[in-house]
Amino acid sequence: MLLLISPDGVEEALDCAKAAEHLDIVDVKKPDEGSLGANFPWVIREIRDAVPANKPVSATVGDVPYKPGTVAQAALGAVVSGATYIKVGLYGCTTPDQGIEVMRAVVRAVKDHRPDALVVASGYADAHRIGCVNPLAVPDIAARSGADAAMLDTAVKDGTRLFDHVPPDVCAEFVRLAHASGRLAALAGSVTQADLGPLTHIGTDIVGVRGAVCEGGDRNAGRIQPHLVAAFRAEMDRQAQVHAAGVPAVN
Ligand SMILES: O=C[C@H](O)COP(=O)(O)O
Repeated sequence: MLLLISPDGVEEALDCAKAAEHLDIVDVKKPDEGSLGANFPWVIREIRDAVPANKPVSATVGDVPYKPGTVAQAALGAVVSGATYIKVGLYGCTTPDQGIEVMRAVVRAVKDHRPDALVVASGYADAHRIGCVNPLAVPDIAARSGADAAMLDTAVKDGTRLFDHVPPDVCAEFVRLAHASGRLAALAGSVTQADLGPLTHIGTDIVGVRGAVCEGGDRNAGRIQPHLVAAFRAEMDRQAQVHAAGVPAVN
């Protein structure tokens, strides 16, 4: 399982760089613009320059509306700025067909510029609170649009977690559906170390984290702490060993 960490700007990205050996992907977002809020192109560029070259930079394109043209241009901006994982939050898409239309436009815009960039279609575990597409529709949206990964995050950061909205057995189905069409499965949403057992057990490819590696577990007031990134990774490694040894997951 890969560890994706989301700093909110250049300063925190430098803290991520100090913990670079413990993480796999640095994810640029602007949390004050939403769960998958998009940051500025120059911030993506600065963060790309600040983190080691062997660590991919991801960028969120936003909690996007159902506007394929607008979103495709934003996605191109992210990849031109140096991101090689392009994450799109399908906030304004109320049907799978709308999600597919948006993601097809994004895939074309991104891959025309950089064929090796990975496109991530993200839904929301708490979709019922915002009226967007059902979480279990996202793997099919990713598959039918040619995106590389299906993801879930939470839209409302109020302390509720991924598993509060989509329990582990449903997340397992999400992962199974993504894998069935050859996509990666990424899961996030106030994930804590306690969630790593089930996430490992169900075969999650990427876990996305912010709050759990911030001071005091506070994704807004706290700052990312390199020692918390190291501790999170240590627990991931421990769970990977437990899983490899065939011990059932305990939540
Ligand atoms: O993509 C990952 C998100 O930034 C997760 O943030 P969070 O762990 O604070 O919910």
